[in-house]
Amino acid sequence: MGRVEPERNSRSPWAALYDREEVEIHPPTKPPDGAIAVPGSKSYTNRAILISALAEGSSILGDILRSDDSYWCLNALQQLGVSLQVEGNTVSIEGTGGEWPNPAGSLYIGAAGTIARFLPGALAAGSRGSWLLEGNRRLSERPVRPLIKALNTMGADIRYTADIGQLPIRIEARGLAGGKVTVSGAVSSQFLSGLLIASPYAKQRTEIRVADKMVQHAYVGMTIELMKRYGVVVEHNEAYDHFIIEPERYQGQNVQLEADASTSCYFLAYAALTGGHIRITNLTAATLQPDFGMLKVFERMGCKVNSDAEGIELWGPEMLQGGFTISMREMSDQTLTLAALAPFADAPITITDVEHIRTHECDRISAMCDSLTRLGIQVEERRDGLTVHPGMPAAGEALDTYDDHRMAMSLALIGSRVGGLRLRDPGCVSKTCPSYFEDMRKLGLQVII
Ligand SMILES: O=C(O)C1=C[C@@H](OP(=O)(O)O)[C@@H](O)[C@H](O)C1
Ligand SMILES: C=C(OP(=O)(O)O)C(=O)O
Repeated sequence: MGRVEPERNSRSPWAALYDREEVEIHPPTKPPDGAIAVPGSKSYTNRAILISALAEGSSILGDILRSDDSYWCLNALQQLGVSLQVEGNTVSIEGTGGEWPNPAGSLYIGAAGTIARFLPGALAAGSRGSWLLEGNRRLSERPVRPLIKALNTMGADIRYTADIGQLPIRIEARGLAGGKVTVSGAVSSQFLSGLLIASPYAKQRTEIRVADKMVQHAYVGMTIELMKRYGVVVEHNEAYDHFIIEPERYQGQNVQLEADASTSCYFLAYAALTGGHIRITNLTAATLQPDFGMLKVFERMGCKVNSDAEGIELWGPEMLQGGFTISMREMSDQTLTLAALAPFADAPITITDVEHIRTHECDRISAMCDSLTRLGIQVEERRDGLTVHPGMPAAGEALDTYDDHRMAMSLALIGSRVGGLRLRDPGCVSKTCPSYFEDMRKLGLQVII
């Protein structure tokens, strides 16, 4: 893969390290033994913000994530005329009942896949308005076609203004009829979540079928759980491929959001790599977030994990265990974390079933294979995954982070074992965790910015 120039105008006022060219990382002087309260869940934050804006009545959301993705979500709603107030990590939102006060304009949503997939249906469901929805360069390459096709089948009027199947799109609000609709989930579960969030605002009952084998089912469970918190019940089968939603209105709520399980895993992985101990003080096994499943993978690699009523913690082993093949299809955001741990295991690790992550913030399979190869690690790249062989990475030239927060956060973990690891554009972590390098520094990782 060629070098990816960061698109810094998609960073928000909530971003950190905005114009820092590089970060240099060195291992901690002793194994970490610490605790951290991890920032809020991106997935719950953006779902809750949007559902609160659609709701009747007001909502207060506590412990939101303050990052680029949530900033662009709030900003888009403000452009739409939604009245909202942010104070620290709390946001108050006056619901619109589904009619957007500002009926025209351009909405810029940075690099946020969740907004690209959740907002079109919520806009199309209103009875008036015409908006252009635009994202950054990478978001404009990421797929939206199955979602737009399904929404147009439900009576929406959404058109591509540049390339077919991609942002930007023009949305003419004229209401959603409802009815029977089929959607693909093979490249993203977010298409289905976006349809589900909008469906209660259709004029008639909506019946959704998933046409193929969906990825990351748990995110759909999170969507349904949150819709229920706001008073809308989704009927569905156990396989999550058939859903019925009756016309209904969300009712404003006060919701305390969970910590981000995906972000938590980087801190746990840091303990796993260094033989240290890290406790996450604000996430428990009660979460529906799929990346909590990484705890089992850490255990399989020889870590000791404990989960109690308040938090989770991990103790790293003397030597990480490899020698297994694992499907990461249902928690694929953790593919990169596992790939960064893998060189330090005692035998190769093969990750399968994640072809869809080639359409995430970058082609993640190719980017990780390229980065590990540059560090002197033997890897085999396959269409749907990779194999990483044991080896000691050698820090050399600064590594690209591909304008991808998870590439940066995962590669940084390698610096907990390898002195002088340099990463370009550390600020890209701001998509979901602007405080990442500062948090890691507090836990003993030597970070030179
Ligand atoms: O619904 C969500 O909040 C998400 C769904 C997943 O995306 P895909 O289903 O597109 O892989 C996940 O990777 C992303 O970080 C968040
Ligand atoms: C795939 C991701 O994000 P998005 O919400 O943009 O799809 C991610 O955070 O790893």
